[in-house]
Amino acid sequence: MIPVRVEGLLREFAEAGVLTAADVHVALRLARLGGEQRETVLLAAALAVRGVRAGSVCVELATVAESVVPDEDAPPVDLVWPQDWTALTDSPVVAVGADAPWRPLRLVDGLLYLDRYWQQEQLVRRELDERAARPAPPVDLTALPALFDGAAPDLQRLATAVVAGRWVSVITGGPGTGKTHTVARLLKVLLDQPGPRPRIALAAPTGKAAARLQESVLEQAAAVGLPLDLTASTLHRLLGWRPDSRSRFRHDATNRLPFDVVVVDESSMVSLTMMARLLEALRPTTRLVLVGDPDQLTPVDAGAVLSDLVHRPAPPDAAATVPAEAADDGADLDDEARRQLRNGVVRLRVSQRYGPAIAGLAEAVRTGDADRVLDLLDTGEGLALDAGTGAVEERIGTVAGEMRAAAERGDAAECLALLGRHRLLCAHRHGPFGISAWNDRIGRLTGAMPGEWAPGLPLLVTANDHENELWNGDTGVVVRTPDGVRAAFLRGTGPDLVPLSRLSAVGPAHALTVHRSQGSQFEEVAVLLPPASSPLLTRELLYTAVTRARRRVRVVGSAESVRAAVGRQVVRASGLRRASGPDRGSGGNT
Ligand SMILES: Nc1ncnc2c1ncn2[C@@H]1O[C@H](COP(=O)(O)OP(=O)(O)OP(=O)(O)O)[C@@H](O)[C@H]1O
Repeated sequence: MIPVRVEGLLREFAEAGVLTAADVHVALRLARLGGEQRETVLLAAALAVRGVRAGSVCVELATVAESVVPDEDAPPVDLVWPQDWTALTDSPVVAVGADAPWRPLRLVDGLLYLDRYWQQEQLVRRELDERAARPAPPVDLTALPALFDGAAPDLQRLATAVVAGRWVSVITGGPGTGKTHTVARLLKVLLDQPGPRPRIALAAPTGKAAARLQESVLEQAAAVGLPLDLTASTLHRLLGWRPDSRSRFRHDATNRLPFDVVVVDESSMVSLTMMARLLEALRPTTRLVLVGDPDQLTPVDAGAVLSDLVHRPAPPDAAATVPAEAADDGADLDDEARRQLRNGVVRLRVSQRYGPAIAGLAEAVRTGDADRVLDLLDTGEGLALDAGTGAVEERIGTVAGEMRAAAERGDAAECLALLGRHRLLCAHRHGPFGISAWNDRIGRLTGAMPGEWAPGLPLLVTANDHENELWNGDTGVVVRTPDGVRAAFLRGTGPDLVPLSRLSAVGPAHALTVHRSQGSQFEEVAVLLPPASSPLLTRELLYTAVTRARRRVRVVGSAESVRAAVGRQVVRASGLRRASGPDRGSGGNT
């Protein structure tokens, strides 16, 4: 509820669905404490709060009017945005420039921050720039030919050589491009250097991603000759939970992590706050390797650090050298890839997990080529664009029928295999295009009673469950067994059966949100697009959705929705993408 006494710009922007009552409350509190009453400043403060809620670290005042997408449900109104924000420069609640003493808001280079996020961004920038400027000690790379044989240019070999020679680096690429394959070989190179064995930590933002990372590294261990005691944990666990705080950890600048190498997988999901906590807890001589796909959906919390790192200009003093052992591997790189290399970023390109049609579709989405996307959906092998839901319902019905039959037979292994066969992905949770409605609808298609946990029902774990060793995002299937109905989950190589009564946080998984599907792949994926006006329809959403498929992608929606998705990139305001310069490090203009 917007307080009754709120008037003027704040009320107008709240009624238009741009601001929530919480944004307004925080802005009013800030203003009261600082003795500020001018409504342009109050509006800017509320927009800064809103920015963080929407995932941005700050608000870019010059472009905020274009970048704000009002709530879907709000009545359409023509908002008149302030053209002049100069009131901010002499406000008692705004620190102006990088060096000004603390105030709750900070304005630097036209970006307005809640000061907490400015401090975190500065920490991340400082730590990364310092690491980028210092070359790591020379590494003996004579093992490279044995780890990556072949005469053709090999980006994995290049990545290994570049990352081995830096304190901080990024390995990016879509699903199945060999990021973990490369990390395993990098670890081998580092482990085989003379001297004491380096202490290695493997981590990921979620329990599920950490479990996957550990599994993939161990799969490679025998082939590469890695020790079998490498374990992966969540970033929270690596940094050490503290019962008294959600955002502070046992390891910090005063109690650093005892590792020589830290590898973070799925780092596109790491927020600015988490990255700041990690960087301050690392010793200056810890190699940090960030692994992930910056084109996927960004974290729920503010900041998209991986994407910022990939897109930021290289610092002027960045170590730019590619070791001689991999000099030929970069021969085919274009200018953009070479700029990224100077930032310690290597993008792997060839996926081993999907064929050329899906690879082409993913690339067309990634590069924003809507005509090509529509052409490929029309003509590409295994690709389709359907205006109606008939074909997808038929396909879902067939797979659900096979699942139900296998579940009634008690064939848990077959059920788990079928779980990877086909999945419906939605942008929304609620409404006609959301997973709730579609889970009900598919349940009815399969003949299940509403709310019934019938054999064949796919399940989604919705919170970490340490007792059953299940992670938020894990999926399983209800199966009939001689002991009664059980939930089957994949554990190691075989199914594990858990009584339904022991599960606390699970729901149906016929349909998943695209957000939820990150980190998983399916043989076939159907992507249900909402109307073009939905603010959730973005390039990152469509890219994430289509790259979940190995063999077939069916997009359900209009060509207009496809164009809207490809054309709309998630805009997350952040100063990290800008060059480090004197005006960001010391003093600043507005
Ligand atoms: N150069 C290579 N030679 C042979 N097999 C490879 C090579 N690179 C990757 N692979 C294989 O391709 C598959 C995908 O590789 P990997 O798991 O490393 O990809 P990824 O980028 O980490 O994928 P994801 O992000 O989906 O986890 C694995 O089975 C891996 O062994």
